[in-house]
Amino acid sequence: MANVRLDSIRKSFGPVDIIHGVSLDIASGEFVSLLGASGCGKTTLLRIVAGLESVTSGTVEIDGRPVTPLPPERRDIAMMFQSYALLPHLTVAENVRFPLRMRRIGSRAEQQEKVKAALETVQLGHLAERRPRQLSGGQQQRVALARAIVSRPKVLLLDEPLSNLDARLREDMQVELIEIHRRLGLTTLFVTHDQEEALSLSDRIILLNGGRIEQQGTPADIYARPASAFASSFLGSANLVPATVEERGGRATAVLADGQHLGPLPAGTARGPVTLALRQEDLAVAAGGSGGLQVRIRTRVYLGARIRYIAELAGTEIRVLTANDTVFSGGDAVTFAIDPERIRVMPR
Ligand SMILES: Nc1ncnc2c1ncn2[C@@H]1O[C@H](COP(=O)(O)OP(=O)(O)OP(=O)(O)O)[C@@H](O)[C@H]1O
Repeated sequence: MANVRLDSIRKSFGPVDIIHGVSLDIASGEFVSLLGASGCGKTTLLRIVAGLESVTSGTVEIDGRPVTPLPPERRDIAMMFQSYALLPHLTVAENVRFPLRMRRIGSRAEQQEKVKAALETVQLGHLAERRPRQLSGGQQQRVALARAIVSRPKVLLLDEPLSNLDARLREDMQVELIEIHRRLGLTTLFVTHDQEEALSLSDRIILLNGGRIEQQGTPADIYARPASAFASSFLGSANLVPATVEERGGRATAVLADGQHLGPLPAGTARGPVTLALRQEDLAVAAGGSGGLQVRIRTRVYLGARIRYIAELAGTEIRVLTANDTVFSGGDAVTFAIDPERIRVMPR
């Protein structure tokens, strides 16, 4: 186990700046996710930690040791990618043993012990003699994970390792990753564009936007208190609705473009033009149809356990997530209520 420190990392590809001075500390044993949209630089940062990519400026330290110019094999890290490329002519056990052989770690008997332990960790001990093509996609993914952890690296780097799996397998592997991380306590840096995956797996989330850190914090923190309109819309898929905060009866009230108002907002909310972040799951059908926001339904999307409505609120398209027993259809006017405490108000 080791801590990882990035200090003022910048990276350009030719004339294009991709990473604009990223500094971050990952504690020993911590599970940290780099979360962000496609192209924001997640993979580039991970490859910089791995030593697969050089930096334009800045430093990387692993366990207090500067490693910036060192090649990957001298960093004591292991990496697992979305495409996990097992060697087809080797058995599962031989695939997992491969990095130990390449790096001449231990005797043959010691290597076999380690392989056995790694395969048991991912619950594949019984398939050690199979070839990769005789395994399902999920099993192959686990072999790749066993191969990544077999040498007990100081740092484990995972680049969207679950994105090739179907939804059900993906959930199983998420649980497995959490348990393996708890058992081995490996310092882990995990790249994903999937907010739910980041929220469920991480001790801490680093939200990246255009090669910069937008916000970082625990999942609960970052979900409950997104610091910007970008963070709000990325985490929890909030609706962003323009409004103006005015004084009404001595209280801060948000007035929407069509004159509807919401409030009172918490005391201390700044007056003036704002963006309101209203989470899809925080809008509830108002009992008796009064005292809420008038919304015009456009489309109903059945999701099984829930229903998503695409709707219009004061000229802005919004999404609302309800239980699966609502029955609105296109054109309906519906009143939704929201707890003012759950509204994020951001100056515009
Ligand atoms: N070797 C390279 N040469 C030139 N540009 C590159 C290179 N590698 C990455 N880029 C560019 O850097 C930017 C960031 O890429 P990166 O792969 O880090 O993003 P990402 O956040 O991981 O996205 P994704 O989720 O799509 O993989 C992109 O605009 C990409 O086109």
